[in-house]
Formats: sequence, structure tokens, C-alpha cells
Amino acid sequence: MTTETTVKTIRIGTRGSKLALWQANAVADKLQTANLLTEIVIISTKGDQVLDKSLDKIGSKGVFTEELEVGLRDGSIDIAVHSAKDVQSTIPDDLELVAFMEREQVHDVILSFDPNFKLERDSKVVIGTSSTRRKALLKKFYPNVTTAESRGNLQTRLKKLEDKQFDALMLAYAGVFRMEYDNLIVHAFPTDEFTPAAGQGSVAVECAKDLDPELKQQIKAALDHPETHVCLLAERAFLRTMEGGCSIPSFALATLTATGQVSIRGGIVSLDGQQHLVEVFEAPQSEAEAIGVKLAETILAQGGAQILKDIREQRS
Ligand SMILES: NCc1[nH]cc(CCC(=O)O)c1CC(=O)O
Repeated sequence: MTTETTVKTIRIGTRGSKLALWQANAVADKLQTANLLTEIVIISTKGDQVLDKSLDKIGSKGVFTEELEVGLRDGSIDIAVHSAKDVQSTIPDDLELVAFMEREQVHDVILSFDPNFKLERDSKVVIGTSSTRRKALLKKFYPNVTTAESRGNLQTRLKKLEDKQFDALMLAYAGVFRMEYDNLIVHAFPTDEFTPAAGQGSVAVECAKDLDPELKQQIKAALDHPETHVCLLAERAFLRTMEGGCSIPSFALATLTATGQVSIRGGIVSLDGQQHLVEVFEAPQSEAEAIGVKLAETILAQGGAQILKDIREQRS
């Protein structure tokens, strides 16, 4: 008797933007290196379709992920690839994040077509960004800067910059580097002032909990970067406890120290930049999620809860 081995093709669900496809291709490459067969399936999400509203107005929950999650459930895809930053802090019970890929540099940058563009503390310039966190942090650290909405994929935003809808564009370095626009970078923000959003710079891979366990293990072995994973657990626990999606001005960055501890810096900034709460905690890796929670609870107790309440009231 011969044993039959069926070779399964892993269907990788992704949004259709160039950055999303870059990420999906990075996943496909790694799976192929592990001798797995792959196919990329493009799925459009609400976040791709509704471009005339800022994210906090669409409703932040799963705008870039929901349609992909439907695909995981109905079996049209086996895994979904997301920018880790875009994944809601609590994912549905029947799904799981099976891997976090090795993180790119996490900081925010400014892009301009003018190589002599300089951002000074008192600069009176218009910067394109639609991120609540970036807008609020700019108010705090660069009080004379004004911001202009810049939703859409990177290419759309660069077109707006070209059309002079703003003087410069603020983005995550990771996406800029992956799209090879790093020649336009004129300023890099240090992460102690502009601490990134939880998950920035990493790619998350989601699957159904009931995906074949052997396949799930192969996917994890091929894609997961354990150091990134533990940092992301801490940051996502922070985000979950803050009860905010990508539309609140919170930030969290976990890193591993030389002795292998997890260190997490995070907090929240009020929309007007007037209140800026930041704390740093360190713990063994086994307590990664616990320090994320502790950081959030500390920030909430220091006035973060009030900042969140004010934001909710302003929006309703
Ligand atoms: N919310 C959009 C988004 N999601 C992930 C990235 C960049 C790449 C990354 O952080 O992985 C971006 C654009 C940006 O913030 O500049």
C-alpha cells in the first residue's frame, strides 16, 4: 500500500495595495523556502474602498481586516496577511494570529520632494497625515505645524504631496522603505518622542483556529520571528487594555534588552498635544502581556482614561 501525500497550496489572503502585496509576497517567499506551495488571493477591504473619510470616522474596528477574516472563515483563504498595526487589538474567538514576521525599523519619517526641507521646532509647515497619534504628537513637539488629511495608499499620498496639498508627508519608515521611497526621507523622528503605534513595522499572519494543526505549525515555523512576537504580545496587550483601535492617540513600543528582558515604552497624548503621558516598564519575556496590561492600567490611572473619555465625547 502506498501512502498518498496531498500537497496543499496555501492561499494567502491580502489587500491589493502595493504595500500589502509586498507583504504577501514576503510571506509567500518564506513559505516557498520552507517547501510549501502558495497562491496569493487579493481581497478588497472597507479601508481600501472608503477613501474620503478619516479612519476615526469610518469606525476603526477591523476596517482593513474584516473582509480577510470572512475569507478565513469561508475557507477561500488559509492565512491572511496584515500590517500588524492594522490588526484590531482583540481578534474574533475562532481566529488567531499565528505569526509575526521580523520587524522593520519602527520609527516615523517625513518625506518631501525638496531635499533641503528641514523640520525645526518652530516650523510653520503643513504636514500630510491622517493618524490621530501623529497629529497629536506633532501638536506637542512641533506646535506651529498644521496637518492635512492624507488617507489612501502610499502612492495616493505621494500624489497629494506632488500636487502640493501639503509641504511634507509623515509616514512609517517601514512602508516607505518597503515601497522604495526612502530617497525622499528628509527627517526621521526619534521613538522616544514619536513612539510608534502598537505593531508598527511588523507583518501579522492570521488563520482560523481550526486550520490543520500540522499546517499551522509549518506556517508558524516558516514565518514567525520569536523576538518580534514577544514584543508584539506586550504592545497588543497594552492596546487591548487601553480599549482603543488605530484611531486613538496611544503609542507603544516594546524591545528586548541586552539581558533578554522585554522593555515597553508607551502612553497616550491628548488631541491638542497638551497632555502627554508616557511610562516605561521592563519584565521577563514570560510576562510580556502582563507588563503591557500594567503599562496601560498605569497610563489610564494617570489621566489616560480621561483623555479617552474626552476624545469619545468630542467624536459623538
Ligand atoms: N494605517 C496604515 C498603515 N499600516 C501600516 C503602515 C506602514 C507599515 C507598517 O507599519 O507596517 C501604514 C502606513 C503608515 O503608517 O505610514
